[in-house]
Amino acid sequence: MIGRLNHIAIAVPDLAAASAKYRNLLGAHVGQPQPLPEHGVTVVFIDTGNTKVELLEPLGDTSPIAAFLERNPSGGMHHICFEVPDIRAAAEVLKSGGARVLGDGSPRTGAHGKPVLFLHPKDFDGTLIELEEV
Ligand SMILES: C[C@@H](C(=O)O)C(=O)SCCNC(=O)CCNC(=O)[C@H](O)C(C)(C)COP(=O)(O)OP(=O)(O)OC[C@H]1O[C@@H](n2cnc3c(N)ncnc32)[C@H](O)[C@@H]1OP(=O)(O)O
Ligand SMILES: [Co+2]
Repeated sequence: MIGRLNHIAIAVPDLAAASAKYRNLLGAHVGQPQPLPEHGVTVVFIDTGNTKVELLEPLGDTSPIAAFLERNPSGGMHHICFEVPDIRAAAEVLKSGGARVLGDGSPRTGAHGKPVLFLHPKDFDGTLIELEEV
């Protein structure tokens, strides 16, 4: 079911500062900031060739990562995203296996314009998993 690792996401308190570190210290190719109000975050992607790093900071008052950053004020690993060929079929398999699909359970459009879903971190050993249909 899950395929390639599409991205590893790091929640950061200051996206511009984090982007500058990756660009200037790590010599990474950092993409342009993408405000995603429907997700409550602004993101940038760093393409490493074998996968991507998504840096994200809260956007708006109801960001789903606000509590995470309160718990981890200097930031931290936030989620990992796996690719799946059929996200609705994947969601059915996961739900029948007892995993919680977050939100209303329907896929939403993610940063790459593809359908995405999130699985509760408590069901996957303390790791928030995102699925992206590719
Ligand atoms: C743009 C898109 C894309 O790539 O295309 C994105 O990635 S958007 C990326 C931003 N969107 C999302 O993350 C959407 C999915 N996330 C959510 O719905 C939320 O963040 C939750 C996963 C429900 C957590 O929300 P919140 O922290 O407010 O809930 P909570 O305080 O009740 O936390 C419940 C328990 O989960 C833990 N917890 C929370 N976030 C966690 C994380 N990222 N990794 C591991 N554990 C986590 C808390 O420590 C707590 O554990 P204890 O009970 O032990 O204290
Ligand atoms: Co993501």
